[in-house]
Formats: sequence, C-alpha cells, structure tokens
Amino acid sequence: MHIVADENIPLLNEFFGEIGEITRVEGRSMSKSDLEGADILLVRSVTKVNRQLLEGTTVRFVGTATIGTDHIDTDYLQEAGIAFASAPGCNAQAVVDYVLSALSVVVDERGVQFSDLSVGIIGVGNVGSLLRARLESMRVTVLAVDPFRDPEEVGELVSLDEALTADVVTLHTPLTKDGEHPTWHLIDAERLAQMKTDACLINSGRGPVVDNQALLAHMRANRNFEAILDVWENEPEVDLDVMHRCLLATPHIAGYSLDGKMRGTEYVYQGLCEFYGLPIRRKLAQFLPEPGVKRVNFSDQVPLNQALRTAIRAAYEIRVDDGVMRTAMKRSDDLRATFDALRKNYPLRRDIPTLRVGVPAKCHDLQDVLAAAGFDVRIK
Ligand SMILES: NC(=O)C1=CN([C@@H]2O[C@H](COP(=O)(O)OP(=O)(O)OC[C@H]3O[C@@H](n4cnc5c(N)ncnc54)[C@H](O)[C@@H]3O)[C@@H](O)[C@H]2O)C=CC1
Ligand SMILES: O=C(O)C(=O)[C@H](O)COP(=O)(O)O
Repeated sequence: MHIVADENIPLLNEFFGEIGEITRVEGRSMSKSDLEGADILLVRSVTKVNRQLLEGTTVRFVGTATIGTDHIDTDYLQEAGIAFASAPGCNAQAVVDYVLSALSVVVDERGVQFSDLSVGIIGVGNVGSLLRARLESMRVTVLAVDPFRDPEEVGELVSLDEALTADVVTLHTPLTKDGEHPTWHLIDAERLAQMKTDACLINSGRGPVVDNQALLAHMRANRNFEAILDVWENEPEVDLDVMHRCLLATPHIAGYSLDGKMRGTEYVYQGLCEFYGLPIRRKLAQFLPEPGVKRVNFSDQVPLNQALRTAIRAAYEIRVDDGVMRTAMKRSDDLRATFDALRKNYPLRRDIPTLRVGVPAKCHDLQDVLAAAGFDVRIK
C-alpha cells in the first residue's frame, strides 16, 4: 500500500512502516498531485481534506492525527466511500496542562489563590470534562456549558450567559458553522460585553470561535480585560495587534506534548488497522521515552498554592512559549512561515502525569491537591 503522510506526524515509520511505503509531504501545501497512487492519506490540522483534494485519486482511507476535524469534509468522504479516522482525546491532557499553566500565571498576576477563581468552561467534551475534574478537585468554582451533553453524565451545566460571568472563560468546543449551536464567532462583541471588564478569556480550541477583531476592540476599550490565545483567526497569519494585547500568546501548541502527538499517531494507526482488518502490533508505550524532568520534591514549608504553581510550571511553562512566539513574530518578515516554524520546531514537552512529585507524609492537603491536578504524587 502507498501511504502519503504529513511530514510532521511523529513515529510514521514505527507505526506504518510495516503496512506500506510512506511518502512524506508538507501538510499545508499538500495538493492532488502529491496523492498519485496513494491508498492512505494521513494528515494534521493544516491540510484541507475535501473534494478538491481527493476527487479522482485512489485514496480509500483518510486519518487525521488530531482531535479537531474541522479541516475534513466528512460529508464528502462519506459520499465518496472513503473511510475516516481521527484521534479523539489524544492530546486532551496536554490542552488541560496548557490551561492550568495559563491559570497559574493569572493567579500570580492577580495575587490570588486558584481557589479564589471562578472558571467558565465552554464545551465539556474530552478536554472540558478533564479540565473540570482537575479544577474542581483544586477547589476552583466551575461554571460549565454544553448544549449537547447530559448533566447526568458530565455534571452540572449552566447557561452560556451564566458561564460568561466567571473570572476566567476557557473555550473547548469544536469549530462548527451550522447546526443548532454553531461555534463560529460564538464569542463576539455582544458576548464579550457580557463578561466582567477584568475577566480573562482563554482560547485553545479553534481561532474563529472568537471574533478576533471584536476581541481587539474590546481589549482596547477595557484595559483590564485579558486574553490568552493559542489559536487565531486566519492562522498562520496572526494579527499582531491582537497578539501584542494578549496576556499570553502561543502558536497553536496547546496540544503539543510528546505524549499527545504520539498518541494521535497511535489512534490513527488503530483506526487504520481496524479498517483494513490488520492486527494491532504497535503500542505507544514501546516508543515513549523517559521524561526529561522526572521528579520535583517539596518540603513541609511550602504553601499549597506555591507548590501547585511550581509543579505545574515544572511540567509545562507557558511563559516560555509566549516569550518565544513574541520574539520570533516581532523579528519575522514572513509571519506565516514563522508561525509554522515555531510549531514544527516545538521543543519536547511531557504531560503532567509523567511528573513525579515528592510530598512529605504529613502534608495531606498538598498530596490531595497535587494528585487532583494530575501529578504522580509520591510520599517522601
Ligand atoms: N489548541 C490545540 O492544540 C488543540 C485544540 N483542540 C480543539 O479543542 C476542541 C475540543 O476538544 P475535545 O474536548 O477533545 O472535543 P470533544 O468533541 O470531545 O468536545 C467538544 C465539546 O464541545 C461541545 N460543544 C459543541 N458546540 C458547543 C457550543 N455551541 N457550546 C458549548 N459546547 C459545545 C460538544 O457537545 C462537546 O461536548 C477540538 O474540537 C479542537 O478543535 C483540540 C486539541 C488541541
Ligand atoms: O488535535 C487538535 O485538534 C489540534 O489542534 C492539534 O494539536 C493541532 O496540531 P496540528 O495538527 O496542527 O499539528
């Protein structure tokens, strides 16, 4: 079989080498001519997979190593009889770590504790529900919204109006343009005006869920309003005015832990094996390396909030990604290329549960809160 794959999918050889011959191509510029003789197409979020790309090709299976599927025309795939697999939940942990690191900056900057914050979570799927569980066990007040979910399954839900009254509002919906509750420009000028004038909006879902021009106008009019953006309208063309006004800005890397990216490959491999009736011979655990940072130890002198911030940032420090992006974009004469290069060359990062945290036996509260945040807590 002939497999055409985005060059930025990790472990291509390891997972798919036995199944077929692999041709690696640049994802954003992929075109029909790259698919000559291909049976299988493996993509990431930057390739638009639709009739224009696939009509007249021999592709019979499409896999995307991502959670989001807004770049895939699934109606066309169905019409054309092309099988499809995505990677639901593959990097949900990484996105949760991103939001926790972002919140650690917000609590520092405001001089408050995590438990002083209320957080509105919009979209309670894989990411939103894991985030909710983490935050509630960290004693943060959560106001969750999801018109498609049953509170019996995902816990208490409130209206969007109510969630927008939170100190922090974080977006975890897919990007949708139709249906009963489309999310395109869900956060527009009107919804921004409903939020507290000193609220913080976090978007690590998809860029166009927020009307970026409305956000810019809102930030100009409300100096205390804060935004933390990982995803942008018109990516990879970032509006620098929006970026400059953000409290934190990152280049669509919220899900970019090594664990999350490799898990995306594994899930697509599993979908492909199922479609072709092949045995599943490869497992992610065979390929994940030892974490670079293995352990952080606390004494009984450390205040709880400080331990939490320190542990979160030992696992993932969002301010480094923010600094690298601002510097690179400021110097850039090609914003699109710079944005993509930041993503392609993203440094190694591991999920929070890979980090062991040593806590004295008598510090029960600290043990509970760090375990709730997802750390591998060890009594020392
Ligand atoms: N920045 C990044 O690196 C990453 C971004 N993402 C984005 O995050 C999104 C969410 O990821 P998951 O939680 O895994 O997806 P999911 O599909 O498990 O959950 C999404 C939830 O949003 C809800 N929803 C849909 N429309 C809504 C609306 N109008 N209002 C409120 N809720 C609504 C759905 O009912 C669902 O429960 C993905 O679709 C993807 O676009 C995902 C991974 C990494
Ligand atoms: O999984 C998703 O959905 C994401 O947003 C991915 O983290 C995006 O990564 P790329 O596919 O754009 O490399």
